[in-house]
Amino acid sequence: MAYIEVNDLVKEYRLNVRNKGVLGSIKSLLIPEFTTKRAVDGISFSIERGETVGFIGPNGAGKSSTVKMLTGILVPTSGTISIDGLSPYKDRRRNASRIGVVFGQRTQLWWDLPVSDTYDLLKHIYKIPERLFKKNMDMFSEMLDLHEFMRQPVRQLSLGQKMRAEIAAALLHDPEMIFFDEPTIGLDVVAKEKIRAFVKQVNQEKGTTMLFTTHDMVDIEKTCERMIIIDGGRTIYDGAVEAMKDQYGKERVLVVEFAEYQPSVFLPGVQLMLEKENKKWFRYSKDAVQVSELISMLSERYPIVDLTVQDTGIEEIIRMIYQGGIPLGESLSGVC
Ligand SMILES: Nc1ncnc2c1ncn2[C@@H]1O[C@H](COP(=O)(O)OP(=O)(O)OP(=O)(O)O)[C@@H](O)[C@H]1O
Repeated sequence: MAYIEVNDLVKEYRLNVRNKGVLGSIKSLLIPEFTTKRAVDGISFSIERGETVGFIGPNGAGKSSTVKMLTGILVPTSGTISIDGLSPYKDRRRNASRIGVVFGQRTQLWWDLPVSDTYDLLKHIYKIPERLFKKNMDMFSEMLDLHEFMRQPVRQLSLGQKMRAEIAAALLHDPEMIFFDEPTIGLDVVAKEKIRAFVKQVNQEKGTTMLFTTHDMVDIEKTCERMIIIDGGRTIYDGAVEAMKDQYGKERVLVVEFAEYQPSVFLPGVQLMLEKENKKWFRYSKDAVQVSELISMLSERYPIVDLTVQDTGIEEIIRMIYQGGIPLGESLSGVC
């Protein structure tokens, strides 16, 4: 049995429908109407111990709802979750002692206390043995430069310092599993790199299982071996990050803005991915097609306003998937 097993997970929210205007509001109060929003629509996956998995999807895809169910904050409408044999919401206390959570937009640090006092409190809450506490404090202080701000109250820390303090706090009790929710949001490039390197080292040294929800694809590329992409509450890809890059890394995107709308443009060896008004996105393999030939063919046949060639880095690939430009089901082996 895998460390995490998620089967046919569903989360529905009951929404109160509010009518417009004063009369409408009174009516809503007297005769409440409800509608159901299915945020998670039958997701299944399993994660082995020590895996690093990116859990991504466009806004509103159902990521937070899924993570909240995995951490025991929300109860599923149906389906099952097992984390090392425990149900996160039924065995909430026992599960909480084995997991760590880092929210980029919220804090678990005591706002008015010095950072070191938060760690002392967590030591007591999690009953962390002195030796483990010292070992982890030494390791985290060295790698995250915690000594720079250990005695400062949390409210005085910069965003980058706070996130470093936050990650150390979440890992202090040596959790088996850690959930990162946008861990690098708002940070500069150097701070992001520091956190990614730290996370990777912790995974290698301690074998901590990690799940990331983030909109930063570099986070995924640098820290995760695997990614699960969800959209509309359903899984649309579950496979290796490298497989995704291998498949599309050789591909380029030619973006052409025509002077006027062109209903059909045929270019040999090139596939139309997207079109919006006068703009078209074409995909081609750089091994099979010479871009110089494409450009001369296009400029001979059509009046062109602008033209760019884009590499398909992971960021670009994911953007195209979200926009429906890459039909995953047809081309990727890891797809569900
Ligand atoms: N408490 C709630 N009550 C009603 N609807 C909700 C609730 N929480 C989330 N939703 C809805 O469920 C859907 C999925 O939301 P969720 O927050 O899980 O998505 P997400 O992938 O985390 O999005 P984002 O990337 O924007 O954070 C959205 O349509 C959202 O409006």
